[in-house]
Formats: sequence, C-alpha cells, structure tokens
Amino acid sequence: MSVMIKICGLSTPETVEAAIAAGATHIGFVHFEPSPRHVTLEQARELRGLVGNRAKTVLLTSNADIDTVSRGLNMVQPDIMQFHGSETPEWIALVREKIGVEGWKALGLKDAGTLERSAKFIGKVDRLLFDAPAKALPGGNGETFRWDLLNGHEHKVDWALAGGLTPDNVAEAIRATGAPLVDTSSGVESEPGVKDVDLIRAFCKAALEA
Ligand SMILES: O=C(O)c1ccccc1N[C@@H]1O[C@H](COP(=O)(O)O)[C@@H](O)[C@H]1O
Repeated sequence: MSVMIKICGLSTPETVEAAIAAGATHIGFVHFEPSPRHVTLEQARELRGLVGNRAKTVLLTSNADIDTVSRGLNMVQPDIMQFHGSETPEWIALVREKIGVEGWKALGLKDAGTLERSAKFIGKVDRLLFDAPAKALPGGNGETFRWDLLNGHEHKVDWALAGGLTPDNVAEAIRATGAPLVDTSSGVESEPGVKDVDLIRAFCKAALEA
C-alpha cells in the first residue's frame, strides 16, 4: 500500500486543490491563533466543503478547551481531530467518546523515554503522530527529530511521521522509519504560512516514489 500523505496548514482553495491533485490523502487545517497557518472555523468550514470526500480532513487544535473543540466539530465536520498540545490520554479518550470522529495525538519525540511514555495513549487515540519536540510553537516548526529513535519500535497503534519533512528528505524518512503516513506543513511553504503549490507537488511525488 502506498504511503498516506497529509499536507497541513492549508488556507486557500488553490493549495487545497493542488494537494488533492498531487495525491494527498489528508488535508489539515490549523485552528490555533499563534500559528502563521491559523484559519478561523468559518474558513476551515469553507475549505472542508471544497475537499468533500476526495481526501480525509483534519482539524488541528492545541490545548483548546472543550467548547472550541465542539464548535470546530460542529462547524467544520472534519474526519479527524488532531490534538497537538499537552492533552492527556484521559482527556482525549473522553472527548473522543463524544465526538464520534478519529482523534489523533501529536507527540514531540525528544528521547527514548518519550517514546516509552507514548504507550499511555494506546487504546485512547486512533493515531500517534511523532513530531519534533515543541519550540516556539507546539508544532509546525520545520524541525526534524532523531528518526533512529523509532528503530525497532513495535507500534501498537497506527502512527504517522511529522517534523521538518520536505520534498528533499521525505523519501529518506519513509525508508528509514517505514512510516505509513507522512505529514508536512512548513516544508512545503515559501514563507511561514504561505504554501507553495510546486513544493506540495514535489513533496507528494517524492513520498509516493519512495
Ligand atoms: O503548522 C502549524 O503551524 C502548527 C501549529 C501548532 C501545532 C502544530 C502545527 N503543525 C503541525 O506540526 C507538525 C510538523 O510541522 P512541520 O512540517 O515541521 O512544519 C505537523 O503535524 C503539522 O501538522
């Protein structure tokens, strides 16, 4: 089966269309005000409508309160909620029960200990998304992490690889980790928050040919 591709932080119809045409299986919208990729729930709803069922849609929040998550779900109707902050397994499990859509948890992988501690999310989330440790933003920093931390790890839950993936390194990342799904945001931008359709196409091509 070919690798799944998530392009995150999209904010225009043109880039959404380019991502789908290039083979993206997942389209992500960031609802997190400090991010240069932040979209309002109204914008996310418009873009989500454009996607239809051509790809899965993902609404990303970070340490949002339950009201914001509920409004996001009602307005945007994404297929997946991505929690990209310090949300606990218990909180996500509770929310996931109520929301009736997939819940993904992003984790910044600093060391082997972080990977061991990720076990507490098993059974509580639908997918773990391994990213670089948080910096100024909890994600979307364009930083890679030590992929070798994943060597020999027995994944007990579906997972994805994120963090500093670009058209130049995504094939190597897939070969090194065996990631079933790769996720990029800043690696397909000409400047923070501005997606580049040529980079989106190059990223998808490199991932699909890996
Ligand atoms: O993209 C953002 O601005 C963002 C903000 C807050 C949390 C997560 C964010 N993005 C996610 O971070 C990872 C890695 O991004 P990058 O490729 O290193 O830029 C990815 O899952 C994005 O969806």
